[in-house]
Amino acid sequence: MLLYGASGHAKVILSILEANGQRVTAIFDDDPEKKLLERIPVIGTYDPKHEPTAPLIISIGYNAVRRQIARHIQHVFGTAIHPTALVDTNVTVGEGSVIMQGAIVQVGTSMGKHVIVNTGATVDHDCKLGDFVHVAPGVTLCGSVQVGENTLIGAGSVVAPNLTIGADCLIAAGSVVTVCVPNGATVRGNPARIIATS
Ligand SMILES: CC(=O)SCCNC(=O)CCNC(=O)[C@H](O)C(C)(C)COP(=O)(O)OP(=O)(O)OC[C@H]1O[C@@H](n2cnc3c(N)ncnc32)[C@H](O)[C@@H]1OP(=O)(O)O
Repeated sequence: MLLYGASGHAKVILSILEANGQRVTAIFDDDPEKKLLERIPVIGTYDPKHEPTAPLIISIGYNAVRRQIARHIQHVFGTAIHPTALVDTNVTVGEGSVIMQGAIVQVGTSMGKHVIVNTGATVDHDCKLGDFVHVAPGVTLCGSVQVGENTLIGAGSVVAPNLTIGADCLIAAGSVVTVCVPNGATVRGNPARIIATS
């Protein structure tokens, strides 16, 4: 397995892969100063010829950057699911996606590509997470919530059942979302209110 991005997020993904007995042989990173992460060599900018058949995960938490990098990757994408995560057998997990320690993903949920379900987050039944969504640590998505591409659901937020959160949204940490959120909105508070739109 290869990673792209020698970040704190990468350290968590390394820990997941290690728990699953999978070996990471190298990490790409555009910062030439980075040489080593957790004893794994950091080998510079992306090279499609480096171990071309190895699967790769983009280990960058920031959705827009993950999306931009994904466009020019030629390796196949892997996934990483920690053994302490409870993922129902009737869940689809798109390529490049990761599910961290202690997360719960319930029956009928579909996760797009390069999605992050972070530490201890709960994604309940029949949710739909678009590509490049990040569900941050400790979030609760109730049943049948839809989340559009690139959206960050900030740490500890709660989203009530059957709501649609648009694409490119930022749900501030600790928000309680009780109504649908349009594309590009930043919301915060309890109940969450729109404070900006893009
Ligand atoms: C493993 C990991 O770490 S995964 C990381 C996941 N990341 C997250 O969950 C972070 C989500 N980000 C946030 O919640 C941020 O606070 C943001 C993006 C909403 C705001 O960030 P900034 O734009 O830098 O806002 P800033 O810190 O300058 O605060 C501006 C105002 O908003 C308030 N504010 C900031 N965040 C929040 C919040 N989550 N809820 C309510 N109010 C907030 C501040 O108190 C401040 O209020 P004031 O103007 O009355 O003093």
